[in-house]
Amino acid sequence: MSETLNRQAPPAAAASGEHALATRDVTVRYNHVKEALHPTSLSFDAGTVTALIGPSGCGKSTFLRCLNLMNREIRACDVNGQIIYHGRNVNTREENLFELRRSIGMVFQQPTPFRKSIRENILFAPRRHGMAGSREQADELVERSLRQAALWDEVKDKLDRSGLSLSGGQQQRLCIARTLAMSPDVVLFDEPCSALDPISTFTVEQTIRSIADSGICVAIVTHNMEQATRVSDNTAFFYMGDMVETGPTRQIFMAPKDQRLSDYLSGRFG
Ligand SMILES: Nc1ncnc2c1ncn2[C@@H]1O[C@H](COP(=O)(O)OP(=O)(O)OP(=O)(O)O)[C@@H](O)[C@H]1O
Repeated sequence: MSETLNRQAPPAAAASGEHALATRDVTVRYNHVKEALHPTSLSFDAGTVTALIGPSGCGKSTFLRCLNLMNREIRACDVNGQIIYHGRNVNTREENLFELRRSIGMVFQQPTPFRKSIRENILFAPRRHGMAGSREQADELVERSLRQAALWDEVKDKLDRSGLSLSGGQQQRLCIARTLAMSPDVVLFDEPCSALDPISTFTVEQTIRSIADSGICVAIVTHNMEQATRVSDNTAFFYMGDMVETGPTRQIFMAPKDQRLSDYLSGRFG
C-alpha cells in the first residue's frame, strides 16, 4: 500500500490548464423525483487514475455514468449541470453519443464479450466507425489493443476462438482491449475487478495503471480501498449522493478531513 502511495506525482497533464474531463454542478434524478446525485463538481486529468469510493448506494456509479452520458440509456433519468470534455459542455441534446463514447470508453463490472471471435470483438466498434479498413490495419489494431490490455501473449495463437472461451479475467481484459481499440482518451471503469479472482484482479489493475501511464485519463469506481490505493492518483469520496471530499489518494487515505470519510476508512460503515 505504501509503495503505491509513494508513487511520483502524475504527469502534469493539467499543465496545459485544461482538464480532460470535468463536471460542474452535475445532478442526477431517477424517475424525475429522487435526487441520487447532488451538485457535483470534479475534474479528471490525462495520465491519471481517479478512484470514486464510498458506501453502497452513495451515487458513485450514477456519477461515473454521467461522464459519457450513459445515464441517457436509463428511462426517466435527468442529468443536469455541465459535463465538460476538453473544454466543451457535452451535456446537451445535440451531443453525438456515438462519437462521444468513442472518445470516452467504458468497462463494466461483468465482462461482456460479444458472442464473436476474439479478433471480431476488437474490430466490431472500429468497423462501425469506419476504422480498421485494410486487413493489415485490422491486424495491427487487434495486436496493439490486445498488447495494451496485456492479453496478446495469451491469445495471439487463437484469435479466431470465441471471446467467451476465455477465463473471466481474460474476458475482462478483452473488454478493455475492445475499448482501447477505439483510441479513447478517457476510460471509465465501473467495479472492473469485482467478479475476478485475486490474480486476475492484479493483472487488470496493472493494465489500468499502464493505460493511465500511456496518457489516457482514467476514472474507476471501486469498493476495494486497497485497490484505490494501488491504482489511483486521486480519490473522490461519495456519501449519500454528495461528493464529500476529494484530493490526492495519499492525502485522502492518510489524512482524511471529513469525519464521514474517516469513519468509512476505518470500517465504521460500508
Ligand atoms: N436506474 C435506477 N433507477 C432508480 N434509482 C436508481 C437507479 N440506479 C441507481 N439508483 C439509485 O441511486 C442511488 C445511487 O446508486 P448508485 O448505483 O449510483 O450507487 P453506488 O454508490 O454506485 O452503489 P453500489 O456501490 O452499490 O453500486 C441509490 O439509491 C440507487 O438505488
